[in-house]
Amino acid sequence: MTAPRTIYDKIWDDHVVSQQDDGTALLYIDRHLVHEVTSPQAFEGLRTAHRSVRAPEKTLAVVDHNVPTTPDRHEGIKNEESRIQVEALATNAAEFGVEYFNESDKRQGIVHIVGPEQGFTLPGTTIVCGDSHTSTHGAFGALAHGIGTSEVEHVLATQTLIQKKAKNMLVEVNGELPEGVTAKDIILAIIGEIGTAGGTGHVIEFAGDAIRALSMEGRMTVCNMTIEGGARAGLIAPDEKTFAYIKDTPRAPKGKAWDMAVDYWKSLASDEGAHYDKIVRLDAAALPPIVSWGSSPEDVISVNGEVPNPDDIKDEAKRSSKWRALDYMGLKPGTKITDIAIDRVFIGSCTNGRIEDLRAAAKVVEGKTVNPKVSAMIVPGSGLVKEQAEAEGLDKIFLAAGFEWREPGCSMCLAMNDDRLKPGERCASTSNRNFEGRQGFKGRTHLVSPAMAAAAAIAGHFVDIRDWK
Ligand SMILES: CC(C)[C@H](C(=O)O)[C@@H](O)C(=O)O
Ligand code: SF4
Repeated sequence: MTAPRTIYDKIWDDHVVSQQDDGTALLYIDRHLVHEVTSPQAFEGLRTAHRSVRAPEKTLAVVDHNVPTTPDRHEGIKNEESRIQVEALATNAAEFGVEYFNESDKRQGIVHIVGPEQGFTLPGTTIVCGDSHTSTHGAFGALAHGIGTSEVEHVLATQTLIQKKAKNMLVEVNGELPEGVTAKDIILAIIGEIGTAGGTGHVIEFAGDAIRALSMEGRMTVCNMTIEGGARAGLIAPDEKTFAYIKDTPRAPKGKAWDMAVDYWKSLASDEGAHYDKIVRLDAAALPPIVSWGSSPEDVISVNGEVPNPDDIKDEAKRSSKWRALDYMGLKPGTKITDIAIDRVFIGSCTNGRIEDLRAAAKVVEGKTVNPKVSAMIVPGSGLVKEQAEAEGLDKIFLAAGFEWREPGCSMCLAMNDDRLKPGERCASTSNRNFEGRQGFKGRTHLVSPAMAAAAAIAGHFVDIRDWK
């Protein structure tokens, strides 16, 4: 009998093309997502070497980071740098025969939202993209991780990737999430617990009944931020929810192929007794809504907590870095989180830009008005999310409350397009990174769930969503 294996072991074993004695392996790649930021040099490399894309049908390109999100973008992109990058992807996709969703295509959106919507993301596959949040796709039980531009070129040319196997880590979350506490709070709490280096060298499998209870979209939120915990990828074993989500998506297997695929997908769950190098457990029932206070995703605290005092940290380097974070954030130890006033609200990104996120936000703001001191925007993660939201009338709710309703893209998740914070502005954001300058030079980011961001927009400061009426 073979030794019990984790889902990571199984997907790995099924994709090794060849293996060296030092553990270096050549891995077959089933799916390659491409966006405009990390692909130009890769295509250029192919062109110079007179190589073609080996498997165009396993490659999908979409623009997301640079595209403006204002309605006038269909008249052309004004920012020259953005326009050049977007045009380069269009040209490269056409020249190399890769399917491409441009900014006027309703299937366009953030690459990690588009993959699952199209059924491009499937359980048991290896998925790469020149983007760190490729970990999102692990929610489907796919081995999905970000790669660098030279690797993008390698995958385009050969459909393989050189990798060394990571260790197995298990994060088990049990218990029932309290009302108002979400997948976003689970992953922020995990990163708070393990730190941004806690997953280094590992692939994290998320398990436990709290993970099972999450929708596919919630699972994507959790896997999305695995990378902020330092892990190479996040994985969740596929189940009936996974199959139901994928079924009938444009690229999902059909007919007999579907039945065969489901049989295989069911075999992927980790075996009883499989070995994990590291195990972390978390009680979902004890989780509050969480707010980040610093400049790292590990700087998190309960919404009814206070800004911590770095002097309580023993390690000197850490202490001074947390003081620096507070200085950057313009915060003082002991300040109640609910006393922190905000200037901007951003609801969107590949972490929380899906339909359920928008529904959660709409439920909070319905019939209310955005605080006059706050400027708030909703950026659907894809054209299909936008279309669905409009069919449900969510856009009307947001517009009536005073939110801006934008076109899909990465938007203010990172300051690569026109959506950005001004120096000193403080933002409640549903995105995944709060590094210095992430949302704009000297901008201050607080990471929260969509409902928490929506409530902050109305109140003008953070509020405990559990008390919201
Ligand atoms: C621009 C891109 C390479 C980057 C990433 O790798 O994640 C971006 O998506 C981000 O979220 O910081
Ligand atoms: S939405 Fe943000 S995190 Fe996601 S791919 Fe775009 S920039 Fe990266």
